[in-house]
Amino acid sequence: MDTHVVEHPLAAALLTTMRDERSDNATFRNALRELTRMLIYEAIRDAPIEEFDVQTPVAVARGVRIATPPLLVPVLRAGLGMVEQASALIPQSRVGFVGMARDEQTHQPVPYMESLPDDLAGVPVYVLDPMLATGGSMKHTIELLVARGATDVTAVCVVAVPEGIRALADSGLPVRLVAATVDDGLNDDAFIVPGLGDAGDRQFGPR
Ligand SMILES: O=P(O)(O)OC[C@H]1O[C@H](OP(=O)(O)OP(=O)(O)O)[C@H](O)[C@@H]1O
Ligand SMILES: O=c1cc[nH]c(=O)[nH]1
Ligand SMILES: [Mg+2]
Repeated sequence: MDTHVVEHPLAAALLTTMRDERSDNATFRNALRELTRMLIYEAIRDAPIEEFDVQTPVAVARGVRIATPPLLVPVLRAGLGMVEQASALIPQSRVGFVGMARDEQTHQPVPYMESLPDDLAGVPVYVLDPMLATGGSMKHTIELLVARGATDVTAVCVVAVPEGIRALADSGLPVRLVAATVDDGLNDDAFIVPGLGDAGDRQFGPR
């Protein structure tokens, strides 16, 4: 699977703020918003563009736009903190929603919400979720997208681990990954080490 880790000192500094247990909910959300801009910059770097003429106050210039704006899919709750900045950067993008929460014992995703366009043939999709742990939540989300015809999915995450990357690669699903870091691995509770804790709780408080 194509995996791109964003190497940039500003991204690393924002990630540090998110990792720091002293960062309160608002500080964590702000850092996630800013870091999302950098992840999206990288995710869309090689997207096909189309050119068109634009009239400046002086002359005609060649302009560009993204040929096929992606569908953005935040995975609730934690992915909600990424969607505002992603859609600000790509204003033509549409937004779909998937909600799921891991079962604390089994670590399996339990879906509770789904609001997606019926037909995703030819539409690039960016799934927004800060955490790729076991990969179960991301796999379930991508399966929903593929069932609607998606063939070009980008997982946009802050923290990934080798276990989750392997799960996505082994799934054979049409996905690439853009992340800010690949951490060491999972602990016995399937939390990422060193990670940043529960990305939903750290934005919005405990469920
Ligand atoms: O790779 P996995 O092992 O599936 O874990 C990752 C999932 O866990 C977190 O969500 P959580 O279930 O905590 O829900 P929340 O966003 O509501 O807190 C995170 O935002 C991912 O969706
Ligand atoms: O470390 C983890 C693992 C899954 N979900 C989180 O929010 N954090
Ligand atoms: Mg959570």
